[in-house]
Amino acid sequence: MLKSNFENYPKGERSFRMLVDFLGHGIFNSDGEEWKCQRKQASYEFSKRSLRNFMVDTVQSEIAHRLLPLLRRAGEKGETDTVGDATSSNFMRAFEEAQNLIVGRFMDAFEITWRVKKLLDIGSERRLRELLAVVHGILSTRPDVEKKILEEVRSVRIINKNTSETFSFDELREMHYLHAAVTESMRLYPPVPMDTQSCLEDDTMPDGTFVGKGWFVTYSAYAMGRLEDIWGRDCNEYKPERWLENGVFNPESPFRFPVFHAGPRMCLGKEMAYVQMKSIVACVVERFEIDVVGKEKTPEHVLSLTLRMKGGLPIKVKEKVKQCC
Ligand code: HEM
Repeated sequence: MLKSNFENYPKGERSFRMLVDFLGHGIFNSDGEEWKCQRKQASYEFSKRSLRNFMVDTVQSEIAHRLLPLLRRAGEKGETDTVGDATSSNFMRAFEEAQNLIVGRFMDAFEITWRVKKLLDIGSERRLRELLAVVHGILSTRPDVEKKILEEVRSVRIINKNTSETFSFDELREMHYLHAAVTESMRLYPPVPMDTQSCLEDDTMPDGTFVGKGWFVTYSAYAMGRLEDIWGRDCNEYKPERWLENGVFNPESPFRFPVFHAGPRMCLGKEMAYVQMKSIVACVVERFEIDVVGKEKTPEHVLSLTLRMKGGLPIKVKEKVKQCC
């Protein structure tokens, strides 16, 4: 579906109509020539060194000037803060509710239902329209993992004689354990938990499953991340080590680990996403003790176009005492 018979599984007209007022005609919501043209342009832009540098500079600046001061203030106040709370800004609130309503469209048995609601501007469709007007914005509870990340971050800092608050692109690349820890988090909690394509012509999957013309075909990265056949008997355990071979990160095929999708439409921002995630974890873990409030319970999930924690993750932050060298 994602590679050998890619042409037979576009996003499709029906999916396009459901998403167009949210995503427009952009790369995420187009097929055929319209997609090819945007993909070519974007691939070129994404591979440019200037974009990579811009990204690293932006991430470093955001961490040094916004994130770390914010955590420092939270630490001084000693109050509970919530990360990943979608209700914390107008943009996030609107984005959250809009994607839930879009998922509602996929669930309607008859396309006509949501189209009529939209035409009459009533119910969930009215709410979606209002929200779209507004939209157009890891920390594990495993001290052993945190300790290993910290050791790696400190050793990279020492080897590179880095005295700044953040890390360079090349320094982040040296952090294999952190890369494994972040990847393992996404195996169990993929940010895009499901992905749907449409079937153009009748087809039969390699395992003999029939797929009819016009059907939606959805794969679940969430379910695949927990399959014993792929990950073994410890598939439900959080184990960064499964990604390491002699201390070096060993990637899995994207067709077995489709967190960034696979095939010709694979995510273009994967490398940038890792820069952001690794920079944030490295800088935060180095300077702060993070205590997850209520860690006995796994946070409730919100399954939508993206996977999130219901109400965010309440944490208490304490700045570590600076180590003298
Ligand atoms: C952890 C973070 C991320 C995850 C898990 C992720 C995952 C995905 C997935 C599953 C798709 C396929 C979606 C679809 O079928 O429509 C995708 C597509 C894409 N992603 Fe990401 N992504 C992440 C971050 C980023 C970032 C930071 C950027 C840009 C800076 C980005 C740019 C793109 C683009 C342009 C596409 C469209 C590719 C195409 O349709 O040809 N992503 N991503």
